[in-house]
Amino acid sequence: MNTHNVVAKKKFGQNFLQDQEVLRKIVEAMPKNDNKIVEIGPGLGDLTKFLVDVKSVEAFEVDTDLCKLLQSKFEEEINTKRLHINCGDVLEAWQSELINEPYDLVANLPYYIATNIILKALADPMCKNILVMVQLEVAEKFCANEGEKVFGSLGVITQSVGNARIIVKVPPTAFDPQPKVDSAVFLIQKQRDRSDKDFEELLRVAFTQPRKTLMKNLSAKYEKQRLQEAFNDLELLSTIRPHQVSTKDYHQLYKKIKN
Ligand SMILES: C[S@@+](CC[C@H](N)C(=O)[O-])C[C@H]1O[C@@H](n2cnc3c(N)ncnc32)[C@H](O)[C@@H]1O
Repeated sequence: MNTHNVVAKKKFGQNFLQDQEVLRKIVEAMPKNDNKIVEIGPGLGDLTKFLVDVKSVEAFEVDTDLCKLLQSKFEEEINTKRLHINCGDVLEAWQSELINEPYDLVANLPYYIATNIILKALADPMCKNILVMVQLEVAEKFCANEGEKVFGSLGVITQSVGNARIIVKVPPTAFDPQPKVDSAVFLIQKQRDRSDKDFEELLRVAFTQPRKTLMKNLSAKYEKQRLQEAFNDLELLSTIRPHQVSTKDYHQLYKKIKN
């Protein structure tokens, strides 16, 4: 039970962020621009309170009990149009664009759908920056660089549209109730739009068995002869592992073998 006397619902991934220092760091890390803020899962509104002070906010909250609480807590901000709350599942509301104007996603995400939400935001041309709290392990995958063990398809997809960095690591004690895992806030600054399902399919195949060679993984789907030529052109060794290949080389490889 937290300060609002609300019992957290596990099925909605509710871990409310109580640490004021972390909240302050999230707000400080927000990119300076005129974009609207989208907050997914405002919960009890602790982060929302900071966000509406800086910008207007479009919020999406699935829990109808919390929607009611937020509507009364933020009556003034709602009346003055600094805050709009959409009550329902954000994934159902999300077509290719979540809202029809440029926005930055700022949120302490529900962990059970965090990766899915970030991938949708990366592919959404209206989303310009992503500043979110997720499980530390997930943040590290999105922020990884070539050569690091955790560099995989999430790292390649992120680097294909911009750059990512961890802002702050957050222990379970910052939340109520406390999650079982460490968390981290990280920022993705998008520099270009790029979304290609066939490229993502190549990455899926490339990282099927991360410990095996890239050649072995890709051979399961692509023609060996063409792969060999592409590897030679790019001067990639046939013994190279998927995490050792740069994002640029993945795109080159894709160009050479897609037809
Ligand atoms: C980790 S809590 C964060 C709450 C609050 N922002 C904070 O920092 O304390 C995740 C929030 O996302 C909401 N949520 C879970 N699934 C959702 C969905 N599919 N669509 C919209 N909100 C969702 C939960 O109800 C909860 O309020």
